[in-house]
Amino acid sequence: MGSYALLPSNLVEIQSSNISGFSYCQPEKKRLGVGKTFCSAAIQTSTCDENLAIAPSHVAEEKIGVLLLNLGGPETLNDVQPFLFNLFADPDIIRLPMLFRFLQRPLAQLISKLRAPKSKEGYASIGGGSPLRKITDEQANALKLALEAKKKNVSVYVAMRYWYPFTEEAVQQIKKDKVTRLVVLPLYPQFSISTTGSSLRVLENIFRKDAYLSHLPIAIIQSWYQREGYVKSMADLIEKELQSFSMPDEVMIFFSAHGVPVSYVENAGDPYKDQMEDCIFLIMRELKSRGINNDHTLAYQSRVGPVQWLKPYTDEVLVELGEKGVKSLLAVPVSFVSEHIETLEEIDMEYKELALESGIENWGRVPALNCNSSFINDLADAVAEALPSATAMSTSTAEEVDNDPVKYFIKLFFGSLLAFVLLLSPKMILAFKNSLL
Ligand SMILES: C=CC1=C(C)c2cc3[nH]c(cc4nc(cc5[nH]c(cc1n2)c(C)c5CCC(=O)O)C(CCC(=O)O)=C4C)c(C)c3C=C
Ligand SMILES: [Fe+2]
Repeated sequence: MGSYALLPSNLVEIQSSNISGFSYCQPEKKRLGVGKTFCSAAIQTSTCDENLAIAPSHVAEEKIGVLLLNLGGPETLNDVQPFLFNLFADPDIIRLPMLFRFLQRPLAQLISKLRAPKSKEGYASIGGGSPLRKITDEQANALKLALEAKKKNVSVYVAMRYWYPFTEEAVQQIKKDKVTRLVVLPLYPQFSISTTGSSLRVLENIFRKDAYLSHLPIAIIQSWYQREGYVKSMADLIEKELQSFSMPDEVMIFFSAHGVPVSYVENAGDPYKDQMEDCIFLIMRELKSRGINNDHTLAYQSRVGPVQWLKPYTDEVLVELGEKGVKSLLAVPVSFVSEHIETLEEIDMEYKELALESGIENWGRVPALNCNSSFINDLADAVAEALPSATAMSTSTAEEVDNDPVKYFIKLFFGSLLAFVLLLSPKMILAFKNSLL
């Protein structure tokens, strides 16, 4: 791990994790109070080899980059199916057992084709595409300006996981610009294997194979929901929106987070649910400190497919609250910081209609943070604080990895196994499809 000596003393205690292959830090599950969590990427420091001659840390002029990680979204209705293909082809989104990984792409083809009509309807109703790229670009510009105001001259890059600009493009640009130190900032406040974890896995694969990148000092801010600036910005938005109700004290604050399958949390150790609950605790504590003591609840939205997702489900809770006589409700999207299809269509249209049908009379929704200035300013602080802990990923070059005899035999073994499994594939594919449809 990198050194934390220069970091503020109110850090959440950290422990090492390796969900994506990069190693970075996870806040410990127990609550330790509001703090700031970040840490550097993995991290054996360099021994001398010929690559150090081109290692970025040895370049005289410092060039700092900030890489924003985000999901990406289809910009037109024609993009929807290929976007969905990219999403479902991600082994961090559909987690098949190793033996069935060869089915990932055919399965992604099938599911994306089946899902596309419903998804297209949703995107059509919000103007024919996702606003994510535009908003993320605006956030990138705002962050650059906020860092300039702190006397930090940086280039900010956007890396989307499932649509343009893809991670590979952003990384190519970073290389072209000869960046010498990089802070990686996922635009997800809470960590999930399916979001930040997936993007970090892609990054790690790119970095591992490239001599320049594997020697580039980087710091990864793996989750930041616990930062005071974020918590206060969310509380500001909620406090302001409550004032639009005629009886603000009577309003139920309804946090709605994007769900993940239960197996992520229970079998794969995804910290997402714990972090989400902690996040809500911190926001409510901040509101209480301002004398706002409304009831609140947390539910999970946007489930896809036949598996169990985190409960309670947003749609079911809305109906229950209506039945219980709740009359005023303020929806707070909490897992994402831009407006997107799940705020603009799912919450503003579907859930609003369901809530009103269920007896809730007064409905409100907190806007996404987007380019909110105190939020962007806090992200800029997070970047500035993370910079000193930037450390290079590894010392070994792509060739060294390829020449490693142990890795070579592991590859050979799994390659043979895969070839064997492929011989049986028509039967297996059929059985698997039947179980999913
Ligand atoms: C923290 C945020 C998110 C988590 C966790 C997450 C997990 C997750 N998502 C899917 C499936 C889909 N997600 C889709 C869109 C989408 N997802 C997020 C965020 C998280 N996803 C965002 C911001 C967006 C919207 C992008 C946009 O275009 O505005 C979609 C496509 C839309 C649709 O058809 O509903 C799918 C599908 C899974 C399976 C998953 C966890 C395993
Ligand atoms: Fe999603």
